[in-house]
Amino acid sequence: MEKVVLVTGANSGIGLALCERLLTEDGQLRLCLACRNTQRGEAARSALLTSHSNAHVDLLHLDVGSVQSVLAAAQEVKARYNRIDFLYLNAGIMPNPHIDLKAFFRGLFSRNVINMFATAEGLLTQQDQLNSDGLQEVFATNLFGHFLLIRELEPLVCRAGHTSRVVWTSSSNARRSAFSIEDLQHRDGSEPYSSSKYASDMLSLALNRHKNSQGLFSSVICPGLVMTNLTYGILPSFFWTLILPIMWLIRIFTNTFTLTPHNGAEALHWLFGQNPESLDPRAKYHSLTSGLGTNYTQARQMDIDEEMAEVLYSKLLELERVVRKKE
Ligand SMILES: NC(=O)C1=CN([C@@H]2O[C@H](COP(=O)(O)OP(=O)(O)OC[C@H]3O[C@@H](n4cnc5c(N)ncnc54)[C@H](OP(=O)(O)O)[C@@H]3O)[C@@H](O)[C@H]2O)C=CC1
Ligand SMILES: CC(C)CCC[C@@H](C)[C@H]1CC[C@H]2C3=C(CC[C@]12C)[C@@]1(C)CCC(=O)[C@@H](C)[C@@H]1CC3
Repeated sequence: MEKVVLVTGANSGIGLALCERLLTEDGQLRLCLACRNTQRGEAARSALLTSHSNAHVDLLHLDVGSVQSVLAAAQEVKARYNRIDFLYLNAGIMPNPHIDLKAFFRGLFSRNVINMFATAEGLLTQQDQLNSDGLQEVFATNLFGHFLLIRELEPLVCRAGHTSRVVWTSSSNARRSAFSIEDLQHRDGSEPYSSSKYASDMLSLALNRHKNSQGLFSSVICPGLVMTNLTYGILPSFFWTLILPIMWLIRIFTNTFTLTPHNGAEALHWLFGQNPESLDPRAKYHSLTSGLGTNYTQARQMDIDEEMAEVLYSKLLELERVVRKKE
């Protein structure tokens, strides 16, 4: 039976590389590229069909940062497919990033240097804003839109006798200290990206608790540091090109510098071949690349408070009720 796979943010970076790898692995797939920009989505679809001419690749218009778009896209998905086997929740943003250079140079000469390069802890802040639904944009895009999508697609992913999978592209930048259960949307802080990624880690755990019995299994991954539009938004591209040799050198000391989207998609691709019952719901699966360029996936335990994950889940359900009422 052909598998149905939906990928959000599929038109570039890690999402597009994942699609390429999945089609190479399984030519029978029905792949749905969920993109907010139809032109960029069409370009990605054409590129995939150039290398996999017999593949089934569909396009879906989806802006995960907009409640109305998520509801409309979910209706469309329900009309097109009768089940979803894999839901890759990969779309993500980090708007207006700012690097604390002082912290960077301090970190460079500290014992924490490897961790700094792997997680960017203490280095990055962002400026967030409200979107047209009155939600914080980073929270709405990286977390809530995806949550709403899962809720809408429950008839396709929670089916008796059938297993479906949700995979979140999280980050090693996800940090407990950046998240507050009193301020889910991170209105008052300056690390909305870290907060939203930590929330996705918790939500994955809560989804497993609530939905495993209905056949839905959730996992989180970190792709490592990958050169994509997201990272090109942090520093100008000429700077990245300039320091690229240094980055390849750093790879000798840290396996988290995966650098290419193909390498970054390693854990996403690896999960595709795994039996969900064999996975650890408390683990984050990291894409890693050795100094010699070998890719592999490693499970690392997440720092998660199960009680807080439950509170987050119920708060998201409550917010869902509020936005549905508005719609
Ligand atoms: N690059 C890295 O080092 C790391 C990335 N990640 C995560 O990986 C994921 C993919 O990012 P990456 O490939 O790096 O960056 P890209 O910017 O290349 O990809 C992000 C994708 O998400 C899409 N997207 C953004 N906002 C929305 C929206 N509102 N609705 C629908 N799609 C949207 C983008 O579409 P569009 O082209 O229209 O903008 C794009 O296709 C993100 O979740 C990111 O947080 C995690 C750790 C490290
Ligand atoms: C390598 C150079 C000489 C200097 C580069 C310094 C920083 C720009 C990078 C060091 C660690 C990087 C990093 C990220 C962004 C760029 C750095 C801060 C991320 C936050 C990108 C998005 C993610 O989700 C994380 C996993 C990355 C962690 C490391």
